[in-house]
Amino acid sequence: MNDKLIAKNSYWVGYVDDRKVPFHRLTLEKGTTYNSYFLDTEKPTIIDTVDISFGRNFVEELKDYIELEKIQYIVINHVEPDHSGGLPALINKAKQATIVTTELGAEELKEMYKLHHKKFMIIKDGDTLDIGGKTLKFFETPFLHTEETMITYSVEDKVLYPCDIFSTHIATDKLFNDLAPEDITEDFKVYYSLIMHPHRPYVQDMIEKIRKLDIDIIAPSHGYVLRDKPKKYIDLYDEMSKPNKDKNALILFSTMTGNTKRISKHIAEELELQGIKTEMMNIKENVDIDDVKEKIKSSDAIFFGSSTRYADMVGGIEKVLKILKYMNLEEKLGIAFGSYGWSGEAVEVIKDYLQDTNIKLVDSSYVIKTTGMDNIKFPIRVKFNPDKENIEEVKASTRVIKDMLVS
Ligand SMILES: Cc1cc2nc3c(=O)[nH]c(=O)nc-3n(C[C@H](O)[C@H](O)[C@H](O)COP(=O)(O)O)c2cc1C
Repeated sequence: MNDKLIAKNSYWVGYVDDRKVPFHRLTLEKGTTYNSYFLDTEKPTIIDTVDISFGRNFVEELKDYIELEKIQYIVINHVEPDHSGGLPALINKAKQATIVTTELGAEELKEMYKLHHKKFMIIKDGDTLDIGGKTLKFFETPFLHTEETMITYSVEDKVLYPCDIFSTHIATDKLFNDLAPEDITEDFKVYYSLIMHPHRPYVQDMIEKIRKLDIDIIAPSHGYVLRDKPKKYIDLYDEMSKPNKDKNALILFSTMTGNTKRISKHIAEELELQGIKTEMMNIKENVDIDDVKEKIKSSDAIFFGSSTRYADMVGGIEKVLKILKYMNLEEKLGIAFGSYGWSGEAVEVIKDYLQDTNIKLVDSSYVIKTTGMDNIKFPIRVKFNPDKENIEEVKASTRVIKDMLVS
């Protein structure tokens, strides 16, 4: 038991998975661990659990540490089943326990494991919980790496339990980073790029919150507990998630009555607000193609907009779209948008043109695959003149582009 002690009365009670683990369209060649922690205080508390496949095993092993009925709190920092998967088996035995999580976390757990009748404590950013001998402080860390996520800080021990954040995928029973047989920095960085980097603006928000804490140990949910130089790992996240400035956007649009121009203005405003230099061009029939070509070459994100007129595009935008497949647009983002009345074919045709080039076409599928967000709409389609709600949606979509640009 003592070799699992990570701080006073705080034990690692996780599971070492030394298979080649399938995970997020990858195979984790070095396996992984699912780190759960038991805080043996007056109100015994579990922080996160293990993968759903090992839930029963987890509960059995936990009996060596505590009579399960005595557990008072189960903190779920992150709902994904590789961390919350032991919850159904655990809560079945720990009958009086309260599940401590964010509002969205509670909603998702109830649905996922049919826990509607269980006790929940909803956490807001900065809330604390006295577990009798230790104080836990919670911070919401949305999108690290899914929307409901939070992290837990044990105040007296100076231990941060950040779940997926600061993890590494390595199966190890050595527990601490200073006992690792080789330097883990590369594995740590690979994990960051795969799981956290798509959400880097949120990484910066998280760092701002934890910089104020005095942290001796970082106890994440995969891989080693970082007791040797924890600050080094925070600095690495900081460095890797810093915005890359000096990006340009170009908005090319064709319009009949100005509605698509209005959408363009909202996109431009939002991009400028986020520090991205943006140019708007109304593409008429007599467009100077060479001029547009040069502008495309020097832009990092290009928005192509048109309203729909008799199921087709308007103005000169098609002339621009036709030259794209002869250009190298490999590192650029392409976004289709436009106003329409009832069917909006123009936006779809723009999308078809972009698909025929090597530009990174930002559609809903691309956004889900790169960020995990399923509530952001691409292409940007607005019925007639954009109203307040449309403007908000346009701005939310634009912010996603900004996040992609500042990588
Ligand atoms: C002559 C004409 C034809 C139109 N045809 C279509 C159409 O086929 N499908 C559609 O969704 N909207 C159609 N619309 C609606 C426009 O796309 C809509 O009014 C849009 O807001 C115009 O945007 P704009 O001001 O940027 O041109 C048509 C409008 C006009 C005036």
